[in-house]
Amino acid sequence: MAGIVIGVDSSTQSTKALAVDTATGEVLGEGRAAHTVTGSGGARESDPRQWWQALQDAVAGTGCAGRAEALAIGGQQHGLVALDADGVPVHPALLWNDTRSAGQAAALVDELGREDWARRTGSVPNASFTVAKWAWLRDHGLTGRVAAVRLPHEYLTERLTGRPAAERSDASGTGWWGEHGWDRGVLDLVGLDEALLPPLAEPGTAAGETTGPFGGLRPGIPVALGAGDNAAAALGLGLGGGTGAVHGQPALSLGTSGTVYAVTRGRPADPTGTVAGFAAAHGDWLPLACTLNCTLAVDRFATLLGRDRQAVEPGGEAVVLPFLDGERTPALPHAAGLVHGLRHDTTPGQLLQAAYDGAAYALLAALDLVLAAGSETAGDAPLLLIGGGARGRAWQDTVRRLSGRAVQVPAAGELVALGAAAQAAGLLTGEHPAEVARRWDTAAGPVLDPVEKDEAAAARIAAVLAAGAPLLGA
Ligand SMILES: Nc1ncnc2c1ncn2[C@@H]1O[C@H](COP(=O)(O)OP(=O)(O)O)[C@@H](O)[C@H]1O
Ligand SMILES: O=C(CO)[C@@H](O)[C@H](O)COP(=O)(O)O
Repeated sequence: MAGIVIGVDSSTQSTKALAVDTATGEVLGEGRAAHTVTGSGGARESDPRQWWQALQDAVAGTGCAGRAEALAIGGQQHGLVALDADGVPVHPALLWNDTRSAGQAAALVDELGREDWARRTGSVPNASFTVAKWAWLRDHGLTGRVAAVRLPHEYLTERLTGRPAAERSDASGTGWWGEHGWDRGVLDLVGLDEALLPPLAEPGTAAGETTGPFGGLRPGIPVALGAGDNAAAALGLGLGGGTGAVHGQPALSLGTSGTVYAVTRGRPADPTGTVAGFAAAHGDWLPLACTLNCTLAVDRFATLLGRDRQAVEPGGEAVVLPFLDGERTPALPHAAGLVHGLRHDTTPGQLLQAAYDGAAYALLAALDLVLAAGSETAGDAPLLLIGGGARGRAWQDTVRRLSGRAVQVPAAGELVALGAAAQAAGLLTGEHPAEVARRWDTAAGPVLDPVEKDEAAAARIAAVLAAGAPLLGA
């Protein structure tokens, strides 16, 4: 079973590619290329052609492209790639954290009602969902020349294979996918012709084969369907079905977005909208809550305070709600950051700690809702901590203190790319990708013991959130 597969994470800030030994899971090479995100106020856009170049650069950077036998891509969710008849973007992609579509999301929720959205699509759409972004493009007269609508990883996979293909994990973040396929009622509601969407493919099948020597890949190697980045990370952690299946163990990802999720057999349908009812990539479900302000917001506070990001100090009563980009959880798309409770003796290190607390609080508050939505918990299994922020001691300590849970930090750094690699390997071996990741032991890493939960800090944040509602645009 020897051979090499490549897994790609095309995320908000960069593309990362790993070349992985199919038999052992050893990472043989790594490539990376940065993305540019433009926009101020609520706007967040990227040119999809830049992702395509970054994909080729990152794949070439692994040093193993010519020996790869299969490849798959995990991509940032929700983004709207609108292409003309020649496959050229008619507009930069509207990203998951672009909040200009908040008004369209609210109008769509009013039209069908929260219960109906949750029942049909598993989720109540917010500004992140593709359906709200399409409505925003429509309302701004920008849909006229659109001949194809793609999600970020669909766009990239299609450029590799020349064939359009959609899959359930990322489709479930559009707002126009239901358990049994595209929801024609929702498509009619927003005036989107189903012919503009790629056909849905069955999990475990190939999207196609490479049609050129992209980034040094051999033409003709199979390309797996790919997945939304959170679903890919779940595969990369070995969460989900197959032999030795793992269901209900929570994971928390600290990156541009903060996410908390579990793979469950129960289909989530939360009418409050806090938990998105995503599909996992190969069957199962992925109840998930997501924040817009995570590592970038905390890093911004560190910069404002002139401190290293790890230079936190305990104590004090300051509360920071770091909603620099507006916020999705809680649903405050028009909010700005809020600092409360400053005293003469508040130190910069305490203020920085308060920013970490404010960013982690909403995710941890949503954790129980996530598990309840999927009707599954894996006993007292540790909380898996991943994403760039998981490398930071201050993040690890904050999550332990505000959750009161044991936390496991996988030694493997790039779980999305590893999950994509496991999917590519599964295409070759016939295994479930989560089973491949378990065989590779990708989640292995130190388990940090639980510490007493800091109920006082959580109560302070909850009180400021409630009292600050008018300032936060609630
Ligand atoms: N040691 C660290 N401590 C805290 N944050 C870190 C550390 N290393 C990286 N990061 C943060 O991780 C983020 C990138 O995480 P990543 O999961 O790669 O993001 P994304 O996939 O959303 O592009 C950066 O915003 C950076 O601030
Ligand atoms: O919107 C969501 C999930 O619903 C985000 O998690 C995006 O998928 C972006 O991911 P990163 O770039 O932060 O990894």
